[in-house]
Amino acid sequence: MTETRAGFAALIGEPNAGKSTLLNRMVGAKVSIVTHKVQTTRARIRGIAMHGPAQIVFVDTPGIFRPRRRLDRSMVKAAWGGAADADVILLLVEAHRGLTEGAQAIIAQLRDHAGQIPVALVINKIDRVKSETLLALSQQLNESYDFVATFMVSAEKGYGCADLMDWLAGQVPAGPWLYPEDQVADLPMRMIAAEITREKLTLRLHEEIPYQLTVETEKWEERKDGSARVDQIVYVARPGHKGIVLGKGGETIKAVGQAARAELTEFMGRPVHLFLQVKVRENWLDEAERYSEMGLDFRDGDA
Ligand SMILES: Nc1nc2c(ncn2[C@@H]2O[C@H](COP(=O)(O)OP(=O)(O)OP(=O)(O)O)[C@@H](O)[C@H]2O)c(=O)[nH]1
Repeated sequence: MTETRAGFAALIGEPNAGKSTLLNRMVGAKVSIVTHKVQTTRARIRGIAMHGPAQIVFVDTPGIFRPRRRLDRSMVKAAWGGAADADVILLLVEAHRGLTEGAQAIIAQLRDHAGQIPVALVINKIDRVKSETLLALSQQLNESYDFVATFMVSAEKGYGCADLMDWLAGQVPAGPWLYPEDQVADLPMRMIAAEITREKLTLRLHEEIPYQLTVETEKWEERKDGSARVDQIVYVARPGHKGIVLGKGGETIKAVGQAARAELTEFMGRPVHLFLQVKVRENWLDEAERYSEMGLDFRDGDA
């Protein structure tokens, strides 16, 4: 019998680098939301990929940036917390943006946090650049940090992802699997459901508002007929935002609810009845409870 292997891989990169897309591609199930807006990933969502005898547990960390608010500081701390527990770290850089200031800042922080953990460079979105640009970028990045390996991928198109998986499977240590094979994500369903609704709100609302709201699943009720009733609250930070989220005659929230319900039903493979309520909670950005709902530690945000 082949020996099993298992371990953690942390994805680190600037917001929008494509971490969620890469995670979804490798895990093969939609566990982390993808939108065009930056900083959509708040919780430390894990996806699990099976690759031959190896099980790779991905930690999809929030984008790392310069923190200002308490929430931002919590996110940065959570990102590095995920990396420090990992067997391997993948640094994602966007091919068309190159060695940005943000990427340089992450590399500088890697020197302090990675310790003995091997870090591989993953240049993503190679579908957007020419090969000459790519080689020059790879060289430049490898001069700035001692990466154990370099991969050039397109998470969206799937290029290079199989090679990366082969490599990861060899990197995780020999040992028993950490999760049952058929389990794709250890993120509680309540949180996935909240993320799905937040994604739909993000797609419908513009500019600042998506960053100033949060969604929580209040109640999850299994029904005898196999369906589930899910009650969620959308917390907004300002009274003025409530009307915007509701829309004229409630049409925005209704459309959001319909889209979220359809996706949740597809994800679960059974009917879901979704009920949304919008509440103003001016201080939600500073409340500890809201943080644990997102899988973050409130204290990490202390300056
Ligand atoms: N052209 C191209 N676009 C990509 C690729 N991978 C991801 N994208 C796009 O880049 C955007 C950001 O991708 P995400 O996966 O949400 O990025 P992320 O790093 O998880 O972002 P945060 O959650 O904000 O940290 C989305 O619009 C993706 O469709 C790729 O290989 N090629």
